[in-house]
Amino acid sequence: MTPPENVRRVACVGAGVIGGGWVAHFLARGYDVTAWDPAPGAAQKLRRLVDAAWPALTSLGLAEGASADRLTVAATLEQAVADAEFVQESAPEKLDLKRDLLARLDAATPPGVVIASSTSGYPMTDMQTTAADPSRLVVGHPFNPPYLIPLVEVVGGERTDAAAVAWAARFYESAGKSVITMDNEVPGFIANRLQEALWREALHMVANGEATVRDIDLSITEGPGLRWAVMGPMLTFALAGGEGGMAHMLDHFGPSLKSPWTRLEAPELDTELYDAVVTGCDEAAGGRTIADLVAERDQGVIEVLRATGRLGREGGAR
Ligand SMILES: NC(=O)C1=CN([C@@H]2O[C@H](COP(=O)(O)OP(=O)(O)OC[C@H]3O[C@@H](n4cnc5c(N)ncnc54)[C@H](O)[C@@H]3O)[C@@H](O)[C@H]2O)C=CC1
Ligand SMILES: C[N+](C)(C)CC(=O)CC(=O)[O-]
Repeated sequence: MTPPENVRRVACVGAGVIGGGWVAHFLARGYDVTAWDPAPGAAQKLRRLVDAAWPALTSLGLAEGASADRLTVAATLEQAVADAEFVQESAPEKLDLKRDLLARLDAATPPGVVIASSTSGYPMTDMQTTAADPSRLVVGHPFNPPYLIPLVEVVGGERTDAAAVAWAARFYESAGKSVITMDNEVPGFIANRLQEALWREALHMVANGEATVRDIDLSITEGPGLRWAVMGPMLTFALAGGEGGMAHMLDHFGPSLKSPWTRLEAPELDTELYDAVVTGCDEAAGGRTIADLVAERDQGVIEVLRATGRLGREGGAR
């Protein structure tokens, strides 16, 4: 196996929204990228996507030697992966298609090379059923667009070798991503499980005439979304407890978990969950006081406002 930090050649199979985004990301990080997509006109579409992303990637800073010219569009899947040191699969979210494609990729890719799927939620255990060597198949779930959003969720299936999961996590990190590695297959992984809960509630509200689509979007972009770009939902709510932090927040608002705000079942806030959340927030704070976190959050929110064009010349929010 090539050490993850030494990988130079990456294959991207499926070059739509996400596969194309991965291509742009890997090119910007200085890799040679070979792509394959069976759709007519896919090569031109991919080059348009890379061209559109390149100015943003250039302004963020390209890796040494990075060039959009280091993209090769292969005529066949087999040619795309023949010399690959890592493969990212981003084909449509259909279980049978993923199963067949991963088996085909496994047959064509040099032994020992890790193959990752961009799936948004299929457990790898369900996708690796027909591959001859399922041990190198992992999930590497990105966020749209993969060339700007850092997170990748990495998890294996029951028949994946733990070494392949660890290798993939190190590879993504060396390719400039932020990685969460999961020991167990959680349906929807972590971020999509959270997004799905929000999404389900949003659809309930639209369907019931309780909120418009605009209300839903504004409720996030002008509200919690600004904080979430700086601090996750745990530390954000720890600050809702004032100087008492998460412990006071849970004492004060914990009972509202049982209120009918959500259509989802509330978890039992037992001592174990209570302690895990409080301790987790303390650990995440890493020695920063509540006042430090408030200052950090506020500064971050101001920068997000500026970055998203919502700050006037005088510095006030529009
Ligand atoms: N769109 C999104 O926001 C996100 C999507 N994903 C995941 O990424 C994967 C791709 O999704 P999108 O890019 O959104 O879909 P898409 O529809 O934009 O692109 C899929 C591409 O796969 C190609 N394709 C069709 N059959 C194929 C085959 N047999 N082998 C290889 N390629 C084939 C299509 O021609 C198309 O270009 C899915 O697994 C999806 O769940 C993950 C994160 C976010
Ligand atoms: C809509 N989606 C489920 C495909 C979204 C994702 O999987 C991740 C993202 O980009 O939000």
